[in-house]
Amino acid sequence: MAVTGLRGGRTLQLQPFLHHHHHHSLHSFTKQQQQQQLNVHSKSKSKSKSKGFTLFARYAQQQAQDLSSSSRRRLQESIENLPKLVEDIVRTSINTGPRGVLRLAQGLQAFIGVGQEWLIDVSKPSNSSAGLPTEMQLGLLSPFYLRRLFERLGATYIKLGQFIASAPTLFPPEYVQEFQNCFDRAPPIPFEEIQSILRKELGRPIESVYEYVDPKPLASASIAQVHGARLKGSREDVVIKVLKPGIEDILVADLNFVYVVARIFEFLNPDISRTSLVGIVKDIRDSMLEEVDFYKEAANIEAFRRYLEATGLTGNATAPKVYQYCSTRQVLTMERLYGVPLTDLDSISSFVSNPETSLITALNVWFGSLLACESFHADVHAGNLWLLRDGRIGFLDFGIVGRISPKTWAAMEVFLGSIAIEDYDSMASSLIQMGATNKDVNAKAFAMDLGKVFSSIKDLDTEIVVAARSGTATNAAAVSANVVVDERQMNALFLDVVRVSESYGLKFPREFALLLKQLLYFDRYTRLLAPNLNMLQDQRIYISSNRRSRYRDSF
Ligand SMILES: Nc1ncnc2c1ncn2[C@@H]1O[C@H](COP(=O)(O)OP(=O)(O)OP(=O)(O)O)[C@@H](O)[C@H]1O
Repeated sequence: MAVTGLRGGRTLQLQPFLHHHHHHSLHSFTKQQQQQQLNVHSKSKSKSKSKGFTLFARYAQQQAQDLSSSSRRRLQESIENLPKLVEDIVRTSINTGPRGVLRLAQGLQAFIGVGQEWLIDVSKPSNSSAGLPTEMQLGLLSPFYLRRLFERLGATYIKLGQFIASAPTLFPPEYVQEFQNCFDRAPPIPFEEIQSILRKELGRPIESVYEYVDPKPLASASIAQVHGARLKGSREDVVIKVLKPGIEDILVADLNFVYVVARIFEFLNPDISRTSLVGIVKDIRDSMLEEVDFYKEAANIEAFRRYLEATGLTGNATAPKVYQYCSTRQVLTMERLYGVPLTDLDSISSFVSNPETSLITALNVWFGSLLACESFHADVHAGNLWLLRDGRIGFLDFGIVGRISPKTWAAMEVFLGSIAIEDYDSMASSLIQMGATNKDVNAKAFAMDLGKVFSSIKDLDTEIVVAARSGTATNAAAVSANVVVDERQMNALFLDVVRVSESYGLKFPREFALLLKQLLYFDRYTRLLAPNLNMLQDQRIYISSNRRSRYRDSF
């Protein structure tokens, strides 16, 4: 997406794309950007070869050689910041404690494992004659092996991998591409271990609570494992989500490690601090630590259920009922829902006659929750948004939620409305309202730059439409392929909007990013289920606050 003249040399803060799960979009680059990224990449590679204090010494030396006053000032700043950095690192290490050592051992194990994979691949006969293919020359740092390593290292690194996949402006394209495949699948914990966790957490025999627990897990991700079960007494079908043992220790150790690396990196590259790498790491840390407390998840689910009840929407949508008496911080027992992801076109058409109606329901329920519910579901990827057998929409997995202030939402509405009618002045003013800044923003120039972003996207749009027409986009697979392309566009569009905004000194609240991310998911569902629907303009979709204020009155 060649949007030229708008880059302003700033990199953006990418919270919009932090919380990725399975579906990621790609963003294409200008040649210049790619080159920049490759440069950054090779620079950091050469740095990583030096070790420990030589690194600092070399840095200082380099700085001293360069006599320009700005770099002298920078060096001065770095030296002043050094005690703070050391203090921070020491404090973080103490906080990590022995789990750091254990984790280091596990890390080495993962490293050796992937190293062996690499060795086996390298010694394949096909590689011996013509030398190593370029993608293998980097060894374990090449995209493929690095992804494998991240997958072995587990939760934290999988999230980081998914972050890389969604941050094309910060990482080289080969990595962004490869990390699209960074899946959150983990080998299941043996059932005996699950049983002993259940016994310990519930404080009584498993048989006294459940009539039956399926030993074969429904799902096993890096943080939790889900088993189907049936309650004793009421005989209701439930699922039990069990937090994997030791996961909190691993997260704390890993995130502290990543934090220290980010701090050092930022210290060595003061320019990087503007992208607030440390801020990003802190954000990942906070959201991940929230995800390992099922009391929080249960509270989020219940808030959502209260919202549905208060607004009379229980016939249209639901979230699994939580069984408090058999739920703890590490175990969540909830009603079992039966349905299919909103992207499963074939099954959806067998459940309902008009998928469009289901989509409109999902949109209205979600938009409605933005203000009328204490929190909104901030991870509506297809695995978490189902069409249930009874025709209702099921919302699953409330591990990540966001909260939005009425003021931010009011500005957001104006922003969304302005996209629909291509009104760049009101787009600029709504963004200025949302973004915190102490500078005076030139709204006219800002609006013009936004206009440029959108017109370059529109050019591309026509190309794609033409390409799609020439093909036979009739079956589900072809439709999905087109959706992926469209999705990349949307992602690119939002990235560009954020980038342009940041070049005017605007900083957005985390909610803004979370919201945009969800809109991208909904955009995907719209393209699949109701290609002719305009999500932001359709009369049947209530984005505007009128209706929601009515909801609120009923509380
Ligand atoms: N209430 C439920 N009814 C039926 N299936 C469920 C329910 N809750 C979870 N599952 C199944 O377990 C899977 C994982 O659950 P959940 O999304 O809550 O866990 P997670 O570890 O946060 O996964 P992810 O990161 O993929 O979203 C779901 O995709 C779904 O298949």
